[in-house]
Amino acid sequence: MALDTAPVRVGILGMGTVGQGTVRVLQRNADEIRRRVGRELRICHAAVRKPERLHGLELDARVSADPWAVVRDPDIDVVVEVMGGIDPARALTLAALESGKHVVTANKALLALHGNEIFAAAQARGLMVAFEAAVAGAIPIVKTIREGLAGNRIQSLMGIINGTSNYILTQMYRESWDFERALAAAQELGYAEADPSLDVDGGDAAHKITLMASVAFGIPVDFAHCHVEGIRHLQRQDVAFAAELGYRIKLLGITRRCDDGVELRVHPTLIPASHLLASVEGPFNAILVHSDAAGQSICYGRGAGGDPTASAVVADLVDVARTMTADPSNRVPHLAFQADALTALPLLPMAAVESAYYLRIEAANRPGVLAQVAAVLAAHGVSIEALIQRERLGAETVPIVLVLHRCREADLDAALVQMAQLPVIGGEVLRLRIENIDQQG
Ligand SMILES: NC(=O)c1ccc[n+]([C@@H]2O[C@H](COP(=O)([O-])OP(=O)(O)OC[C@H]3O[C@@H](n4cnc5c(N)ncnc54)[C@H](O)[C@@H]3O)[C@@H](O)[C@H]2O)c1
Ligand SMILES: N[C@@H](CCO)C(=O)O
Ligand code: NA
Repeated sequence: MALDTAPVRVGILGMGTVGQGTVRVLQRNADEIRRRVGRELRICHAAVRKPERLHGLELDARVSADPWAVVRDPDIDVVVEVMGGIDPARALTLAALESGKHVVTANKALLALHGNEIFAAAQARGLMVAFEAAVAGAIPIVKTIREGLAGNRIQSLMGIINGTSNYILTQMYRESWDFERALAAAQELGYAEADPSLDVDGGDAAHKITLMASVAFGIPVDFAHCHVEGIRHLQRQDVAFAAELGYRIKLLGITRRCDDGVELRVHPTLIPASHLLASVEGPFNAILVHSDAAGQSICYGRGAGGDPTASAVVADLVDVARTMTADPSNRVPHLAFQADALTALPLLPMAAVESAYYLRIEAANRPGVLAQVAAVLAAHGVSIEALIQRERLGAETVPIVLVLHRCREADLDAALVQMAQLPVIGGEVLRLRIENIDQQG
């Protein structure tokens, strides 16, 4: 059978950080890509809202201000959606599929919220929705889980999957920057979402771990049951206390298969300073996968930025180009498992999670406080492993930092409610979870 050598006609929606990166990578590596695919990947039509922001990018394509013009263009084979947001991205994606076009997307928010609908629409028409760029930027983690580890029963995934938060935590630790300064720099560097609260409040990492859980365990996409906490409430003193105790604080996405369901959660987490994940800094991402046959694997790389994300967009375009003529039932399934073989395992509430904990308690600066705190914890079966209590002469309150042994979150919740009623507790009690990674699957 003669191979199709006609160019693959690409339409692109959005020409911001990732869109421009995609154009640059396709242009720079055109020869290399053609040698790999056997045909050219040609951007034929682009939706560009603000052409004045293209910074000299040469775009040899039809340009429309309206993204619908691209989606409705009959001479387009694949639509790349890199404009972000839910509306109109959802309608545009569904319309592209409706008109027989494959879709490559970097939009994790869209897939985490509407993935079931979008994958079903693609499946019904024998089309592909490729989303490597949506999860951990350049790192080929979707491909790794879906294909490279396809022989395994995956037990857990744990990852630093938001470049912006990791950059902020790194700058707080290394340079003693405050939160606002580090966030402004992350935005300037093109790491942050258009709405950076998605980064710092954990939503973006939650979108990504939700998608990874589906690909790892063959479960429908269920963002609504993901527990989400961000890094906004962390202070430089927490980063310093954690370091003193032998830990680093990272915003982790965690999903784990348990006897009675699946844990799915995002929160700032103390991890041992000696673990490989602790040395993942700046905008870099890393995902630790525990699986039965391969054991532990770590994927590491750039999780954000124009060219790194474009690397994944273009790899997906290559995949689509290679398999667009293949029988759809023989392609790699969107969520790694056959669509009719997904299992809706229960997603567990946080109260059922077991963890070790870091507590920072602002308490009255007077004798006997620690004994009262310890008594409340003991009454709920929670025991203390380590503590730091600093003298602050003349201060009304002092921070008490405790490291707690593993316990059920429900027990700690109950202890914290009782602790808040102690007159000696002056303000917030910060609770962070600790993962002693090497001991767990
Ligand atoms: N920046 C990153 O590092 C990164 C990494 C992975 C995934 N993503 C995802 O990629 C997508 C794009 O992110 P980005 O950083 O390039 O954002 P961006 O804000 O830099 O670019 C988005 C572009 O889309 C354009 N746009 C938005 N709505 C439009 C419309 N209705 N019509 C025409 N153009 C429109 C905007 O004008 C802008 O130029 C998002 O879904 C984001 O979550 C970004
Ligand atoms: N805002 C995201 C972009 C990559 O998905 C991050 O900081 O990781
Ligand atoms: Na990726």
